[in-house]
Amino acid sequence: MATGLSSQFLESLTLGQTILLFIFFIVASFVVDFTWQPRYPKSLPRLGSEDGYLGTIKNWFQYVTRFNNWVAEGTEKYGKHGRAFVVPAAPARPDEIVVPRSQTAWFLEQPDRVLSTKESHRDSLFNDYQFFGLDDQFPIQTIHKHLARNIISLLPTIQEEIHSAIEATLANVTEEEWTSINLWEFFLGIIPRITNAVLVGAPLCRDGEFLKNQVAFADDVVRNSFILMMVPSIFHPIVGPLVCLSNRLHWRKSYAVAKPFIKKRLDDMMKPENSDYKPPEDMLTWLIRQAKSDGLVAELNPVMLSKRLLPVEFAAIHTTVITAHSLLLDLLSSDPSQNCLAIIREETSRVFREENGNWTKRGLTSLHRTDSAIKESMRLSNFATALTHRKVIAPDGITNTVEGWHAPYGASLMLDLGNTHHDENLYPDPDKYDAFRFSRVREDYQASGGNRDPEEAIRIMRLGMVTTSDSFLPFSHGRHACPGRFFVAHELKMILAFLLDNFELRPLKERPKSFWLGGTIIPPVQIETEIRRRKK
Ligand code: HEM
Repeated sequence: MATGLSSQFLESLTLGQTILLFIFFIVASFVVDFTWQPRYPKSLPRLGSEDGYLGTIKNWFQYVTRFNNWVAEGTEKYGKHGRAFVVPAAPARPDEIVVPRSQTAWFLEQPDRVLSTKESHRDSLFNDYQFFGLDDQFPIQTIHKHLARNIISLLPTIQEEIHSAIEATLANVTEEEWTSINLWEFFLGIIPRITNAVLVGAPLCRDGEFLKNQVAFADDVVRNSFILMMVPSIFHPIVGPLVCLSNRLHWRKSYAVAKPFIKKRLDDMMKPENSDYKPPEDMLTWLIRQAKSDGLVAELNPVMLSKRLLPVEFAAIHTTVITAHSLLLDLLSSDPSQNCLAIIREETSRVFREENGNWTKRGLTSLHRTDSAIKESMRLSNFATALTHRKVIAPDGITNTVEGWHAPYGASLMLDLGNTHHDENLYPDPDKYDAFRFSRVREDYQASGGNRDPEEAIRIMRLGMVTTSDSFLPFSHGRHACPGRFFVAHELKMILAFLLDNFELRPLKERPKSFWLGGTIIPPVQIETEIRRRKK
């Protein structure tokens, strides 16, 4: 009866009425979204159009092109004077409260039960759809606990994988002729393989089909997060599963390849008669070991283990590809008078010789100029406006003890990375790629005898790229700072060392521009450069 009535109603509609109804439905769903979002106190200054329905709708449209500018404007007007401010967000996300740098300690010292990283990831990455409803805490905690602890013993594996991955990707590059390569494709060819040497080990880390689908999965997460945050939440139960069909497909394809390897590792580690078995040290082993010691039986099967890899594959691959790509663009377009490539090559090849061709932690951490060149690129060429977000999950909200404002349950708070990295009070000449900005300070200190006050000595020691602070945020800061950063630092140094020692690269006339989509850059993926094998 009801079906009959509704079909009669639909048949009676003219085209104009159908369009009007559709528009009404869309507007109503945006209004519902607006009503669901947390309300912030009027005392907090706002960027974008005025509050209210019309202003909010205007902000949603402008979010894609203006978010980054709003944060910059707010930081200039309020953040630099120690005041928090609000910037509009995409339709399905709460507006962001940007916490000023001077309040970083207050922000980071809040317990996870008040300001949650996990819930912020869950909402902004739409974990319920994209990661099949699985919480990302088990794999994240496993990486926190095991990666840094094992990194020294993994260095030979990482070195070998870097050398063979670069050789395989540049197999057709000769000494005689310059060959054109696409830099983005180059890094996409090597980084997933190197990353997976640490996540699943060989031979799976070299399997083209496995890697292709892990990269495709990471692409799905980025694209679908953007789609879902632009679509009103009321539609998510329909749109979410539909757009995330691609995630399921790519996971299935990668699982088809990985299953026999995961199953074998699981069998080898679980059989009581195998008590002497020493599994390779990689994330797969750590997940199994952790699940066994915590008695998490549900984790100990190939399907679950393969799904547990996904959040870390996502956290590791694109972040590193974008960082390495930006680094090379910055180096290749740097001021020729800085002689960046030659200086880095001199340092890396000298230390590599001293290490007798086997990188150690000591050798890698002594590459101060190379470290500085990477850190400076991460400072200057930030790929996101912010990488530290928290969701208020305390039922009564949180009160800021410095300014007195109150943020309710569901509010989103963030630290502004982009403008901190471009603040001239922190970094003189902030828009310049000054590759040896950080190593120069260290070298000057050492040249002066290195015996000035102890605080200065500590500051100099902490200038390396893995040390996070309230003025260097690409790996975030505090207890949820990236646990992969020690690996990344070693990896990028070894890549630069091998690349510069074995190949010559033609400089670029100028730094190719990236453009911003909301709070993230779209890198210039089309850029090519010429490369030639070095005559030895
Ligand atoms: C240049 C490359 C990388 C950058 C720029 C980067 C950046 C970050 C940032 C900013 C966070 C904090 C996110 C937040 O607070 O919401 C983070 C977290 C994380 N990263 Fe990385 N990352 C990189 C590479 C890696 C790699 C290679 C791995 C693993 C092998 C990794 C594993 C993780 C994990 C597990 C977390 C979650 C930590 C937590 O929530 O406690 N990352 N990363």
